[in-house]
Amino acid sequence: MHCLPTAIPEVMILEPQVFRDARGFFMETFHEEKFAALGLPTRFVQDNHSASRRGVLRGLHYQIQQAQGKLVRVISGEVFDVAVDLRRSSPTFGQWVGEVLSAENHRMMWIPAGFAHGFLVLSDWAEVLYKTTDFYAPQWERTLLWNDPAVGVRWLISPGEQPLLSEKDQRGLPLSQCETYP
Ligand SMILES: Cc1cn([C@H]2C[C@H](O)[C@@H](COP(=O)(O)OP(=O)(O)O[C@H]3O[C@@H](C)C(=O)[C@@H](O)[C@H]3O)O2)c(=O)[nH]c1=O
Repeated sequence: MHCLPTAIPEVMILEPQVFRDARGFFMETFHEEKFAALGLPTRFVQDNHSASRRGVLRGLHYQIQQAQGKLVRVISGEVFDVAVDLRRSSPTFGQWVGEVLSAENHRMMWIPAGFAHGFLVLSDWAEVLYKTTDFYAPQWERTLLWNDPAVGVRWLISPGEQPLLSEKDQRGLPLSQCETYP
């Protein structure tokens, strides 16, 4: 498992070693001892799987209590995966990182608790799997507005193109009105 830093030190890109042969490939996507050696959490309590069509944007989501660390990967298609730092005491508060995760590049993004998370689907269809360090708690769930200019995520979207959002995500709040972490 290679660990690549991002512009926000606590957010990491993980590249599993992929063993290819005539049958296809094999890779480890979670290994307790290797994760511990990399300083990553080893206790995950929920596995999630979502599928979305091209242009769908989910996010930017976070839970203000029961904050979830997320280990995200793509098993079909391609997404632009984004994390926004919502920790007020952090030198990178309000900053974002984005990375293309795809079934081809096998990359995973580790997003610690304290971040909002979302993704835009770049392929006709994409299936995203992610492990979380705490349970889904809808009463604590919040949505940071995907296109808040104060955050300025450069989504890989053509000018004039509108992503497909849930009603909840259309009602996301700008950072200035969001509850954030200490
Ligand atoms: C996230 C989640 C949703 N649900 C249900 C609630 C709802 O009826 C349905 C769809 O929920 P949502 O519209 O919130 O799904 P979605 O927009 O895919 O939400 C997810 O977005 C990505 C970006 C994340 O980071 C996740 O943590 C999660 O917030 O699934 C669960 O039962 N458990 C869960 O853990």
